[in-house]
Amino acid sequence: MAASSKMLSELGLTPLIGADRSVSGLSVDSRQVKPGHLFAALPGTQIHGAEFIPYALRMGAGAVLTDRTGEALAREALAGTDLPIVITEDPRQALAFAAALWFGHQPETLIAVTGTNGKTSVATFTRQIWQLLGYEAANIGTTGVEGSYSAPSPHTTPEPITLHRLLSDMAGVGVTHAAMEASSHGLAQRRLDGVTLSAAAFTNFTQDHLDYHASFEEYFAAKAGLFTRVLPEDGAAVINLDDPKGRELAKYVVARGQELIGVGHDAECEMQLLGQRYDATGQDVRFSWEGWTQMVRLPLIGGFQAMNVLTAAALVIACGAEPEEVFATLPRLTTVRGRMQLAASRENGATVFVDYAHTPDAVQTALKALRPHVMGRLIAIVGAGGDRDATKRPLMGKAAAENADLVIVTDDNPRSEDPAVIRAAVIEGAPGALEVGDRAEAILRGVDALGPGDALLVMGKGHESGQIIGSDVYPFDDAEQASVAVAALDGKI
Ligand SMILES: CC(=O)N[C@H]1[C@@H](OP(=O)(O)OP(=O)(O)OC[C@H]2O[C@@H](n3ccc(=O)[nH]c3=O)[C@H](O)[C@@H]2O)O[C@H](CO)[C@@H](O)[C@@H]1O[C@H](C)C(=O)N[C@@H](C)C(=O)N[C@H](CCC(=O)O)C(=O)O
Ligand SMILES: Nc1ncnc2c1ncn2[C@@H]1O[C@H](COP(=O)(O)OP(=O)(O)OP(=O)(O)O)[C@@H](O)[C@H]1O
Ligand SMILES: N[C@H](CCC[C@H](N)C(=O)O)C(=O)O
Ligand SMILES: [Mg+2]
Repeated sequence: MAASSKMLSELGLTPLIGADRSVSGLSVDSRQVKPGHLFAALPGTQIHGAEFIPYALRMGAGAVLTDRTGEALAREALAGTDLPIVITEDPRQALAFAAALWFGHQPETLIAVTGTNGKTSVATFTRQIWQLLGYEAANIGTTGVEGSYSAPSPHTTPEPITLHRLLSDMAGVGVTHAAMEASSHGLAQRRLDGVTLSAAAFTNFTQDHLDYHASFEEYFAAKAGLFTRVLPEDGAAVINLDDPKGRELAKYVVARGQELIGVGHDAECEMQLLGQRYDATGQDVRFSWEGWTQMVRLPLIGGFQAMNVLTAAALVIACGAEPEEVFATLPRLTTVRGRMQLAASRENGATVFVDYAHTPDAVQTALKALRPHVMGRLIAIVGAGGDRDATKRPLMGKAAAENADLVIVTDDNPRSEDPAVIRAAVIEGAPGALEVGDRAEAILRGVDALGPGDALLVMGKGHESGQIIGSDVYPFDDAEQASVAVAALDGKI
């Protein structure tokens, strides 16, 4: 923790019961409480954190933060002590603000990206552009913390205490620019309410996470919170106006008086995508910025990457960089790990790509995006994760069947579920698919099927380094397996 103690009032908290006093740190989990900590007893998906107040007190908690639902349990547990109880309507938000005040420092320029797909890509390109412009910059998200500062991150959007510790450490070693992913879980749980954003972006909105959010509306409302709640009124909003949900968001943005930067194909967009031409190693992109037309070469596979790159460029411009300098960096951008990444090439010229498509829309987008770069057949490897939204499985199979010439259905992190049941659900949408449960074997079979000019797209795991079976994680890397398969089949090993 940054400071050794702070008064509750210095953390923006006013006790309802008891007096203001100093606390020695913050915890959300009773098991992590240290003597003198403020224990945030949060409403959970399984249980209310207030149930753990007696445990937190045994661990030495010096104050409790909770909501109206937790109040009675808090009063009961703290009866006979002089420890303060803070009651707020939204204790997750209060915790986020308190964590920001506890750690005190953030990189000067912070942006956040939300959307169903493209968050990691946009955050990574934003960081790459900043670095190419000479700034100390990092991105925080699904692939960890990368750039001028590296660290693992178990969450796409870290929890407030972890997040603000990280932001403060980054600022402490000179990182001035950071790009974060705002997951819908993170937004719904107010994880980034304490960050001071200069700009925020919206990539797109399609099906995902209906295991966590009660409905599409609730899922969208979580994402909209980035603009309606987290981004300040003087912040800039970079929004994909090709997406109808982006247009809905744009209305909120205008109503709040935030600067709106539209990205998309329509002439009304400040950043307008005019055309793309694809070849085996990348694409040429024609676009215009506020009416000024440009052509750039992007060494990136996949039409959607142009939208991601233009969104990143708009974010960097919104944060104050010169457009001309920003556009000059674009030909030097590099593939985001595990996103349309060229993993291996066969002697016959066939290629193997690895991509993190794990939603029906992403499977369709990824396959459609690869097609114009490929002269021969397109082979798809697809699977769906266990303990995740089960309704997306047949839809992912269908998207693969509709957009590839051959589909192989395999396992992708079955977790606690029976992998055969998950595969069967995927195959419901792809009746002609080949079923190969073992992922290494599926990749070998896919690579073996590649003729001259064909391409294989291995989807679902991207940068992941393990296969989760039950509660065990077995080392597994799609790109590495693809290289091994190519070497074995081309007689190199
Ligand atoms: C589903 C989900 O997001 N859960 C988060 C949520 O936990 P919960 O509501 O389920 O908690 P709960 O088990 O009901 O417990 C309630 C409260 O009691 C506390 N507790 C619990 C047990 C105990 O002994 N003592 C104690 O104090 C818990 O810390 C919690 O605050 O609140 C907790 C505390 O804030 C989070 O740690 C937890 O994230 C878990 C670890 C998680 O895995 N989240 C994933 C799904 C997630 O956030 N993923 C997104 C990306 C998704 C994507 O795009 O694919 C991410 O940003 O990474
Ligand atoms: N702009 C886009 N439009 C549609 N699909 C995209 C777009 N960008 C990326 N994708 C697809 O989504 C996959 C995941 O991309 P990325 O990791 O950037 O998204 P994400 O939003 O960070 O995902 P996650 O929710 O897992 O954090 C990619 O591998 C690609 O298939
Ligand atoms: N961060 C997402 C991506 C999962 C990708 C896929 N490999 C899976 O395990 O479903 C999740 O945990 O739902
Ligand atoms: Mg991500």
